[in-house]
Order: sequence, then C-alpha cells, then structure tokens
Amino acid sequence: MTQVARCRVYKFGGASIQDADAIRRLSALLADERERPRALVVSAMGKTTNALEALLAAARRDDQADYRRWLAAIRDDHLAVAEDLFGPDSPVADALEQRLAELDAAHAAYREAPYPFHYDQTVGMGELLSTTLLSAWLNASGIPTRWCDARSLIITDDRHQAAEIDWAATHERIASLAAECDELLLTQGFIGATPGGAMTTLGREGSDFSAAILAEALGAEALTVWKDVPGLFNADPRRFPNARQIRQISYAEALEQTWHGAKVIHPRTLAPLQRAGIPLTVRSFLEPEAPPSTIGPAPGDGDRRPALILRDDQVLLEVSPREAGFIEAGLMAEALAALAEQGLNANLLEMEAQRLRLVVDHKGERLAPLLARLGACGAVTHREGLSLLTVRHPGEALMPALDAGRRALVERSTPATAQRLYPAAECPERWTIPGF
Ligand SMILES: Nc1ncnc2c1ncn2[C@@H]1O[C@H](COP(=O)(O)OP(=O)(O)O)[C@@H](O)[C@H]1O
Ligand SMILES: N[C@@H](CC(=O)OP(=O)(O)O)C(=O)O
Repeated sequence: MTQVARCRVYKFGGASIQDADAIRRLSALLADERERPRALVVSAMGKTTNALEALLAAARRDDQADYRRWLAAIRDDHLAVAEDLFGPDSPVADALEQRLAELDAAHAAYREAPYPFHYDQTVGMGELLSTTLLSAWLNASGIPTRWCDARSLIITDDRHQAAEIDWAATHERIASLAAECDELLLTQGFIGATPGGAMTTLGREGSDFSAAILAEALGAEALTVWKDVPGLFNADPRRFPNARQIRQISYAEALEQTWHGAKVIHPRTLAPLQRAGIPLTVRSFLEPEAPPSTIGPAPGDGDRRPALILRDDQVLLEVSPREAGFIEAGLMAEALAALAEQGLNANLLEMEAQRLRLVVDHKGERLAPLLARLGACGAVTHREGLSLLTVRHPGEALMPALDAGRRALVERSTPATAQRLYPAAECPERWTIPGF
C-alpha cells in the first residue's frame, strides 16, 4: 500500500454547517488553525437527514403532495445558503439543482425497490449536497480543497442502511487518492457504495465512523470531531445541567458509554481508531480554544467518574414459553435472531426461568414485524413509553438517590454498570445528577 505522511483528520457534523454563518465560521476556524488538517469529513446540513427520511416516507406511501413539499423544503434550505454565500445564480446553485434532480429521479426509479435500498439512494443525498456547497466555499475562501466522492472511497457490502466496510478495498482507494492529491480532501460522512457503485449508508449518525475509517486509512496521528459542546461529558449536558466535562477517557470506557447510548460519538467510530492507536479529540466549533476531551489508549477521569446515559423511547418486550416449562436456549436464540433481523440491539437483557425481557429502541416501522416474529417463539407482551437509564461506575449512593420517588420496571446491575427502566413520565426533562 502507498505510504502516506502522518496527518490529522477533522469531522464536522450537521450543526457545524447548519447555515451560511456556520459555514463561514467553519472556514474561519480552518484558516486560524496553525496546521491545516489533511482531510475533512462532513455530514448533511442541519436536520437535512431527518427531512430526507420524511421525504422518503412520503414517497413510499405515494403521497405526492407531501413528497413535493419535502423536496421543496430541502431545495429552499440549500439554495438559500448558496445565495447567502455566493450571491444569486451562482454555479454552486446549478450544481445543487443537479443533485436535487438526481434525488427526484432516484425517487421515481426506486419507489418499488426494497425499502433499505431506496433509503440509501435517497437519504445519503444530504451529504452530497452539503459537501458540494462547502467545497465551493472553501475554495472561494482561499483554502484549496478537493471534493472527493465517498462512494468511490468507502467500499461496502450491500447491507443497505447498515453497510459493512470492505477494509482492504477502502484503505487502498483512500491511500491512492491521498498519494496523488495535495489539496485538502473533503468527503462525505455516512455514505459509501458497493463495488458495483450503489450508494450505501453506515447507520444514522455514522459520519463519525466515516471519519475514523479515513483516519485509519491515512495513518493519521489524530482525529478531531467538532461538536456544539466543548467535549465529552459524563452525561448529556442538555438533559443533565450539572454534567461535567471529561478530559481523558480510554477507548474501552468510551465504547461502553457510546454503546449504551451516549449520543455524542457513534460507537462504531472507536474500533478503527483503537486498532491504529489514533487518539480522538472532541472539540467545540463554537469555542475552538476550550480545552477538549480526548479518547485514547490511556484511562483517565472518564474511566472513574460516574457517567449517566439516558435512552428515551424504549420498548419493553417480555417473552414467555407458551407451555409450562422454561426459557430454552432455542427460544432465546430465536428471540435474539428476531431482533437482529430488524437491526435492533437489546439495550437491556434480563431473564428468569419463565420470562425473557428485552428492551429495544422504538423504531416505528420495525415494532410490528418484531412482535409478530417474537409471537411465533412464545407468548409476548410489550410496553412502550419507557426510558432506560444506564449508569457507569455508580458507586454506592447514586442509584438509591436516582431511584428515590421513581418506580423501576426492570433493574440490572454489574460491578461497573447499573441499569434502570423507568416510565418516561418519571424522568425529568432537566435532571440534576444527585450529589454531584
Ligand atoms: N456524554 C455526552 N457528552 C457530550 N455531549 C453529549 C453527551 N451525550 C449526548 N450529547 C449530545 O451530543 C450532542 C453533539 O453530538 P451530535 O449532535 O451527534 O453532533 P454532530 O451531529 O454535530 O456530530 C451535544 O449537543 C449533546 O447534547
Ligand atoms: N447525516 C447523518 C450522518 C451524521 O453523522 O450526521 P451528524 O454528524 O450530524 O450526526 C445523520 O444525520 O444521521
């Protein structure tokens, strides 16, 4: 494989490019950096991915009026930013119109195709739109930038919506691009393509993972993800106002916290970085000078301090054998296979002789087929409207204080992790961490 000089990779998410001012802030941030990064990985603008999902839903139910409304909203958002940055009738506006025409053509062509395939051809378009805008802006701002199509860099299998990476092909493509190009490389997060060129996506919020793939392939010395928070906290600071910033945390502990649902980093991000020993720094695009958080090989304050992770919109599923008896291994295997078929994880799993309890994310369209499939394994009940609190390193006093005045439907504890499933109504919107 081609040898590439050591370098840094930056990832910017939707919030950092949500409007023209944010894009100006981003180019100013790059201009101020002492040393420019080698590559940027960028997500869709603002909430575009959600809008594309709504557009897709309208397309699938053949609601033309709603579909056209969403298409117009996405078009207006992007053209307004282009006009603000470049003035009226710019070539960038033409390039955006062309991508929007591709999006519309994909809708017509794939309406009858399987949902996951149609999803990827539609929803992956947000990153193509945002990077078209950003690359033109960076070049216009005196930062020579090469727009790179992630569909020819990130090679995946055809598991649409949750594609697996072909690591060898991906590393080869990225290394050879880097070897022939000196400009700043700008590519899309979240998307890739099969060897045949069909667009795939890596899972919602997967741009952090894309950035890690690029960092590993480039042999980067560091990856920085730029967020609207100064770093990683020991709970979501929006929900837990007294959460504290973590300065240093090991890959292993960060994996625990992100896997349990700490939304700030996608959990798939960590494996490529850990494999290559690349540190991940979380910094704020709003306060670039603020001290960051680092995820790396060494443990730090984040490995010891209690960390709280709250997952809303959870469903409790209880499966029991239909006849007198107990949960046999076969029933358990069937139940887990049913989850995997729907692309769901058991966020909590707990069992007794006659009852298997699984807690999963409520992903609208997946619940009915899941219940039907579980119903074939045993007797099933389900309950919605729940929140799952996971606490790492809870110590002795924290769980009793959190439980006070609340009724946990399910509890699970290991020496390092405590979990509680509460009715959502019992979890405050602004939740102060007791004794902190
Ligand atoms: N443990 C945590 N530490 C910091 N932020 C967190 C944590 N858990 C959740 N968040 C939320 O993550 C958000 C940033 O992540 P995200 O929105 O995915 O970024 P982006 O889409 O820009 O990459 C923050 O605004 C914060 O509310
Ligand atoms: N745009 C995709 C991928 C992503 O990672 O976005 P962000 O970096 O804004 O979370 C999504 O919203 O899922």
